[in-house]
Amino acid sequence: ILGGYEAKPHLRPYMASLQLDGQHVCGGFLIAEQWVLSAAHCTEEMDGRVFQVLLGAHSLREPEPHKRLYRVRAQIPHPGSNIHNNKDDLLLLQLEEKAELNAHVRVLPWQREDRDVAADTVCEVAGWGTISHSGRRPDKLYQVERPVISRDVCNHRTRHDGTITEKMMCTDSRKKDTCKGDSGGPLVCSGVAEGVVTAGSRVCGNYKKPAIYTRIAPYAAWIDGVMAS
Ligand SMILES: NCc1cccc(NC(=O)c2cccc3[nH]c(C(N)=O)cc23)c1
Repeated sequence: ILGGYEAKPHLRPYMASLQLDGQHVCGGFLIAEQWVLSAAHCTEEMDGRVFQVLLGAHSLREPEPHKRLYRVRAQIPHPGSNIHNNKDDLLLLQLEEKAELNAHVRVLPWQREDRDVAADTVCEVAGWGTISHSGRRPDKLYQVERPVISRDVCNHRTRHDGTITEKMMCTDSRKKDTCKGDSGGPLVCSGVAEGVVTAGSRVCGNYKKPAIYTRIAPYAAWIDGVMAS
């Protein structure tokens, strides 16, 4: 998260850190007791390893009472996701067991109505992604508020030039933005997850490359289907 600030501990008890060999790789969030939603691109550098999912954390390193690392039983990328574009950039992770829910570990409601969030709506995004252009990685969860920008503005020739589909949304990226390691985290508008952070053009903090999110509502049937299987 660039241009943000340290989150209040455990006010986002749905946040997950997807880890490989004890290292934070991507964000994610709890959508059901045994299911975490993240981004398919996060699986690109796994070389056959599987994620572990850290829940209940504020600090990645320090011992905390409700912090717990869960093994992953299954990792299911959306069938339409691929490494060449941002389409269908969603990943469902089934935990080995149901997460123990408490004040620090909670499910986040997600949007099922397929309607665009109005431009200028201020939403919030959190993550353990890099907090400086030099790539400094935080130990604590950071967050930032960002206004939604319309698809037309985001698709302008000088921005993402027509690549933003109706299953994506954008927020302004001037100074305050998502960055490396924030992928997979939720864009939360009025307490509901509307989008999932995708790396897009990988650029951070440049107003000419707004942040891109996969909208969740268009994928409700897929998510329900996988969780029911
Ligand atoms: N503001 C939009 C946004 C949202 C989330 C992530 C990112 N930026 C990256 O993820 C990124 C950035 C730089 C080098 C990188 N190398 C790799 C990689 N997987 O090798 C990713 C990156 C950007």
